[in-house]
Amino acid sequence: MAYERERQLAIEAATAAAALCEAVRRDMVPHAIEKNDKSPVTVADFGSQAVICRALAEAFPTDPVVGEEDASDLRQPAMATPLAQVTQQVQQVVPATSSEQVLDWIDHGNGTVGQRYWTLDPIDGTKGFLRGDQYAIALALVEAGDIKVGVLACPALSFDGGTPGLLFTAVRGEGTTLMPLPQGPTQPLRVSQAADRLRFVESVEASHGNQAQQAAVAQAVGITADSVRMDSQAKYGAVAAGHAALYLRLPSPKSPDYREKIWDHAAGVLVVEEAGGRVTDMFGRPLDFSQGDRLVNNQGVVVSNGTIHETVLAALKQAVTA
Ligand SMILES: Nc1ncnc2c1ncn2[C@@H]1O[C@H](COP(=O)(O)OS(=O)(=O)O)[C@@H](OP(=O)(O)O)[C@H]1O
Ligand SMILES: [Mg+2]
Ligand SMILES: [Mg+2]
Ligand SMILES: [Mg+2]
Repeated sequence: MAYERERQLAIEAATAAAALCEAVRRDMVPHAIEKNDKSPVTVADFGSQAVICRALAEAFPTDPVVGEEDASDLRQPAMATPLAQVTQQVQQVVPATSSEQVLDWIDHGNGTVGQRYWTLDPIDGTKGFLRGDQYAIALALVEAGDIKVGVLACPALSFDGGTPGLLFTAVRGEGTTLMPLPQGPTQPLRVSQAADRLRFVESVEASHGNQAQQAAVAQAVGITADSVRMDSQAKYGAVAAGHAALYLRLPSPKSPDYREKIWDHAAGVLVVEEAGGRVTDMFGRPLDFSQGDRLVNNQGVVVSNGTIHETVLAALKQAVTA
């Protein structure tokens, strides 16, 4: 199988990070640390990035990692308490680790986009994580702008009342699989074409999309049910598993020039594509992962079961020009 070492390593690292995140949520009631852009980060985001970057640095030392977080704030003297908490959490995975080592592992995620790189969102949906809702650990390998491996760990996700904790894995050309976390039987995953599964998913945070426009487009393609609102790339998982036919993320009127970050999408895109679905921007263009840490050549994201994609894009064109 192609990319077997990369796939295995990504699964192991994301599974360890998922356990760390769940331990933080269970044991210490995480609170938000505010970043410069006013968005939240927690002890678990830092711990997850440290654990995954350590694994990548050991197994693939020459591969750059483009991660969401960096350790510059944590290095400030005022952050001694959260740093000690992060170190304590990482020690559950890697015993006897020092705080210095943890900081260096986090900063291993300061790599830049090149011919081959990994991109990591240690907790996607931090607001969902803090609320007790959905979040995902998202890791992807990209070569020449093409996503080759994508792993999404969703510790709080379940379908049809199952036990929470699902891991999605995709390798380009080899399909998508679903596995319970932390381990269990693996099953192949396909998107659904069934008409009764015609649901759509969108973000919980209204400011991450355009909910009025999203509702209008969904209605135009015959989706009558209310949207399912879900944090993080778990939304890609819902489409890949056939629990939704569509995920819409249209530019928010509050931030029309926002360009999506690569780590918010790379793993999810491959998980959906390899399950038989389709992902483009709102104009039907493929997402371009070759330009840097943002999708500068794209606006909005449309994720579907494939069958309804062209109809959605046509409805979207109408909605935008109306
Ligand atoms: N204005 C705007 N538009 C679109 N996206 C934005 C915007 N601002 C932030 N972000 C990114 O949204 C990431 C979380 O997206 P979600 O779809 O999970 O949103 S939500 O959790 O339902 O609120 C979130 O990822 P995390 O920071 O990893 O949680 C952000 O990178
Ligand atoms: Mg964030
Ligand atoms: Mg994110
Ligand atoms: Mg994040």
